[in-house]
Amino acid sequence: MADEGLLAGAELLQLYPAPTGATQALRGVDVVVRPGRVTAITGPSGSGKSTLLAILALRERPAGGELRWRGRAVSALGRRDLHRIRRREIGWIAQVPGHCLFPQLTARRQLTQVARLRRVHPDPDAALRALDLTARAGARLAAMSGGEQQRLAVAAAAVGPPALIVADEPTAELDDDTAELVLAHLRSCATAGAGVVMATHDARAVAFADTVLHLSRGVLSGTTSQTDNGRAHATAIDGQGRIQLPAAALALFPAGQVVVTVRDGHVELHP
Ligand SMILES: Nc1ncnc2c1ncn2[C@@H]1O[C@H](COP(=O)(O)OP(=O)(O)OP(=O)(O)O)[C@@H](O)[C@H]1O
Repeated sequence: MADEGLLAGAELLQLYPAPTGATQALRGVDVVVRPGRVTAITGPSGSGKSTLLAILALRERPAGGELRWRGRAVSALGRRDLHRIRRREIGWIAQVPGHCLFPQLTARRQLTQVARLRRVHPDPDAALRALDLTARAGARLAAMSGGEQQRLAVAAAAVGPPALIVADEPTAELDDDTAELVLAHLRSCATAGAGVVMATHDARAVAFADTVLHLSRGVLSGTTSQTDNGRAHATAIDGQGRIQLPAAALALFPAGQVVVTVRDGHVELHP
């Protein structure tokens, strides 16, 4: 692989057993996660977002393709190495926050416990403050609202910060103000050098990301990146020559008809 970043997947494939054979949850997905960048994975329900996240967080092994962590093939890592990387270098924010937090610990103790596992010494109160959880520092999970649990899961995943933060719908339960706190916290982790990847349906999180990967039925249908000139959209051309336009471009063709002109090595699309 040419540009490996922190984590790189090539031709990732994932299969799940289904009554009618196997579900192909991912079909040949290429992805690179870079330090300092926030990547959003978006797509309709069932398109494979959570599956791709689980593979990127090294929680699931792909059925096919290659995944490399800091240039090393993940398939060649032993159980101890994998365990160490997951514990020390990857922050995981589950779709259901309770699945990545310790139910018996208070909010503050969650953060000190994660810091101990990662062998770092950050100020837990600063993280609680950043996510507006200071008043809940002594609360256990069962006594916290869904939105508070979600913010705590973000604070815990970000302790350090680790090299990689992987988040499944980190803003789903949140109003605009708290979603902004969460996204700002994830951005501060990226600024400190972490690679951040999140699956999301949330337009606020999509607009915030540096790179957006669009999944459709297990296939990467396009990539949108923030560039100096605005947003650039790269999309795949399928075997029949079809392309998927981003929503903003599609809106320019309300009649569903397009005139295609090839001129000087460029293709122009006109309504
Ligand atoms: N453990 C599993 N066993 C069987 N099929 C699964 C399993 N996990 C996911 N799938 C199937 O794989 C496909 C992709 O699922 P995935 O959860 O990755 O999609 P998603 O884009 O995250 O969806 P959502 O937005 O609804 O969370 C779906 O068809 C789903 O039914």
